[in-house]
Amino acid sequence: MPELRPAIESWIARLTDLSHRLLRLMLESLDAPAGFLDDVVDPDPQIHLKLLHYPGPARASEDAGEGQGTGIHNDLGLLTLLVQDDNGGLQVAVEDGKFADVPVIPGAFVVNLGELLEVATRGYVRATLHRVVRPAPGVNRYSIPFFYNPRLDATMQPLPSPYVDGAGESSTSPTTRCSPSTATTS
Ligand SMILES: O=C(O)CCC(=O)C(=O)O
Ligand SMILES: [Fe+2]
Repeated sequence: MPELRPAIESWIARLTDLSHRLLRLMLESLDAPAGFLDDVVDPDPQIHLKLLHYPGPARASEDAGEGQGTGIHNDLGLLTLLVQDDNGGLQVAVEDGKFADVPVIPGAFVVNLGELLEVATRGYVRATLHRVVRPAPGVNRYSIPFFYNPRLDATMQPLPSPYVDGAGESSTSPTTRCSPSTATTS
C-alpha cells in the first residue's frame, strides 16, 4: 500500500504539531510558562504511531467480553492522541477498580495523559489508566494511537513551585531520564 506512507507521514507531522500546542496549553492552564517543556521535546520529540487491529473471536462460544484487547496500563510519555472506530472498546479508570467506556465521538481525539506528564507536574496531572476490552464476536476493532514523548536523550526537570503546589506526589524533585523504555526517576 504505497499510498499509506505519505498519508501516515502527514498525519504524524500534524499530530506532532497538535500535541506540542496541546502541551503548551496545558502548561498555561497551570499558569506555568507555556514553553517549560519545549527543551525536552524540541527539536525532535520521540513519537510513535500504531495502526491497531483487534479481531473479535470468530464465534460467540469463544470468550467474547471478558478477555482484554489491551491490559490495564498508563502510556509512558507525555500525551497520546487516539482515534478509535465506531466499535468503542477503550475504557478509562474512574475510581478504585472501576472502568468507564470512552464514548466514540466522531471527529474527536481521545487524549490520554502519560506518566512523564505526571512526573513533569509532580503528580498534579495524573496519568490516564486505561485498557481496551476485546471486541464482540465477529467484530473487528481498529484504533490509531499517536504517542508524543520527550527526545530520547532529554533530561526533564519537573515544574517548580508554585505551579504545582499541592500536587499529590512526594516533595522531592525528581529528575527524569526520558527514554520511555527505561524511564526512571531519582
Ligand atoms: O487501541 C486503543 O484504543 C488503545 C491502545 C493503547 O492503549 C496503547 O496502545 O497504548
Ligand atoms: Fe495505551
